[in-house]
Amino acid sequence: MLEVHHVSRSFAQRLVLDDISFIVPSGALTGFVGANGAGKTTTMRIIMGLLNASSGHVSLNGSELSGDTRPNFGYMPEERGLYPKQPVIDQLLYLGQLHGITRAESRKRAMDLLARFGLEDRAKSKLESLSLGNQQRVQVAASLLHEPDVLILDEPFSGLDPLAVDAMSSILRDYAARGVPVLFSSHQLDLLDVLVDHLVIIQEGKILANSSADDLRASQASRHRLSLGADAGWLRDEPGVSVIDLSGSQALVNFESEADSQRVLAKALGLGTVSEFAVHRPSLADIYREII
Ligand SMILES: Nc1ncnc2c1ncn2[C@@H]1O[C@H](COP(=O)(O)OP(=O)(O)OP(=O)(O)O)[C@@H](O)[C@H]1O
Repeated sequence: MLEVHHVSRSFAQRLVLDDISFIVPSGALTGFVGANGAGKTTTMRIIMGLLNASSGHVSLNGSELSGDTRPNFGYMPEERGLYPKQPVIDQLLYLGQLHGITRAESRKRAMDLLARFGLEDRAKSKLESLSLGNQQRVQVAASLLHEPDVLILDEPFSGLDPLAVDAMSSILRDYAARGVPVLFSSHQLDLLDVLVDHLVIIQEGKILANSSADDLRASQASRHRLSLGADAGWLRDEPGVSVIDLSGSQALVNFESEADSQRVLAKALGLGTVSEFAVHRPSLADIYREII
């Protein structure tokens, strides 16, 4: 497990990370979400040792990481780092060499990764001749070439078409299934529900959530959606009910207890038609919006 402990960081007196702590569990996909400028990239750079924390530290499996050495981490930075004018395969072979992998093994791994992204026929193309989404796939392949034990990806899904999103999702899931802690940032909230096991939410340099996806969903389980035959405004005056959203005959509410939900259902039936009365499980995107 990767752990961020009480990390703070300022730039020119401005505090951009304020005593943040969270975990990236092994064997789980962890989504890292927050608005532009919330502090995601700064946090990832500190995890990678590319930037020093003003205070706090990062540990892996209980051992504090020090300086800028990281044992077999894979990182895809926000500013993509490959050379536009060089052929894709040459860059991957070069990276393999930097990681001490033999040329033959690097070629095998590179071609396997390119095949998974549907790019095996572009191996000899210059990077700049690929579409932006395909360049992105090559960047991810580059971060995976040395089969890292920890994976940190800054916006790996940005600019990808739906098929590439699926390919990327399946690769990240494979890594998590091997027991690797995987942290990725994303602004694509629709991906959270299908992908993440653990969610970290950051806002203005503070952590607002650091929970398993299941716990976050369970914390919202008492919510119900009601669709009545007439105006649902009376729900606002009911004890034991808090209205989250109400529009005409439709309402989204929280009941304090099961007894409250049954009493309100009986009252609604007494008043007229009830076409829907169902437990509503909010998506992680809904939960994110509410927390933010
Ligand atoms: N080198 C730097 N010098 C000064 N300020 C910086 C530096 N790097 C980041 N910041 C500031 O720190 C804050 C957090 O930036 P960061 O890039 O970590 O946010 P982010 O959550 O990754 O945003 P985005 O989603 O837009 O990529 C921002 O206000 C940014 O301007």
